[in-house]
Amino acid sequence: MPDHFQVEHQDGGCRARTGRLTTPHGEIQTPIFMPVGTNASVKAMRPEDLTDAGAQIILANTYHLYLRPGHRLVEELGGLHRFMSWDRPILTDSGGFQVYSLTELRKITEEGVKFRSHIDGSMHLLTPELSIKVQEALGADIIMCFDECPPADAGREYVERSLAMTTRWAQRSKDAHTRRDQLLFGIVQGGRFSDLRQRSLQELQGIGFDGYALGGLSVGEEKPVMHEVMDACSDLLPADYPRYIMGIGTPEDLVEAVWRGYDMFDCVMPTRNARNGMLFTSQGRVNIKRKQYEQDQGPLDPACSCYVCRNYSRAYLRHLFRSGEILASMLNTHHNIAWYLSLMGRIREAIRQDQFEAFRKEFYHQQHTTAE
Ligand SMILES: Cc1cccc2c(=O)nc(N)[nH]c12
Repeated sequence: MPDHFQVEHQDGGCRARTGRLTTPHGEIQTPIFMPVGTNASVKAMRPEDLTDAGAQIILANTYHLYLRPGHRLVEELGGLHRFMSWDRPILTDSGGFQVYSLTELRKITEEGVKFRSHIDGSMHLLTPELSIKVQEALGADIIMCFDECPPADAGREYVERSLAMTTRWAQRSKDAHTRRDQLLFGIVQGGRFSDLRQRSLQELQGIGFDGYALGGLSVGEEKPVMHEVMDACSDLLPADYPRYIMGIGTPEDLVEAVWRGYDMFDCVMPTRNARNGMLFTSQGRVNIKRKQYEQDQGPLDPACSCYVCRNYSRAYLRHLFRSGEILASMLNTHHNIAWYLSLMGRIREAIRQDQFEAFRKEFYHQQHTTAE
């Protein structure tokens, strides 16, 4: 059992479990959702709003902070926690995925990924060594290996070659990792091919990491494919280490992944949907701009105890959104993040009561009984 992670309770009826993950900036109760703060900011939320909403850890991105303001500047100013006045844990992604998803001009070589900055067009080479150096300079509590995320429709031959390079990059990431107080997680690739996923995981375990993440999901694959990969890897991932699925997901995805024994998640969905007026509630999704809410005096979600649901009506939230007020993004984001984090709290409690199986059935029913 690693000393930074303990499984606290295994649900008696399924693979769901609660755990405690210890990092330099504090302990995290899992299963956990991590709000995405790409540019050292969870968009439209202040740190105190995040802690008020129950956030234990947030995610930031190497790619963005390396390009702007630069990791050396953040380091000189005391590191990312001080820079953004966030004193709880931070996880940084390693940058390869963002290069792939954000830049037009990029070239993958054994050395690393050459790309043109989406900000000013300058050319850069991001390597495993540089990615780790940036994450160490930022001072994140959990850092990620530099990996390649193959396109969802990539053929077996491409995925096999890509996976072999991701393993070589994982070794180079670990060799470059000097700040041993930071936890370094490996990223399992292999696309939709279960045998390649198994090979990736075996190779990563041979190198040895503080946690294991599933990459290459939520990149456009069909839901059944995502669930197949989750199932195949669930029994392979070492049970006494943290299991993180990157980029997941909808509330239903989170429940399905916890049911399969996963512990950590991140996704832009709650923050991005909030800015588009798509809000999560205990009765399913609410599209706040719809006319039906014009005179609705009630709270966004009667079952939610967040600041927004305690102080504002749906009519007001609709008005703000339609008027393009900045406060719309702030209040919608606060609620969506608070709702996601409250869902994770209810999930942890259901597991502790050995009731997660029942929770999963009831959750699906609730989310799909009310017309939007
Ligand atoms: C953030 C994210 C989402 C989805 C997939 C991935 C991935 O495969 N690799 C990395 N490093 N990050 C990912």
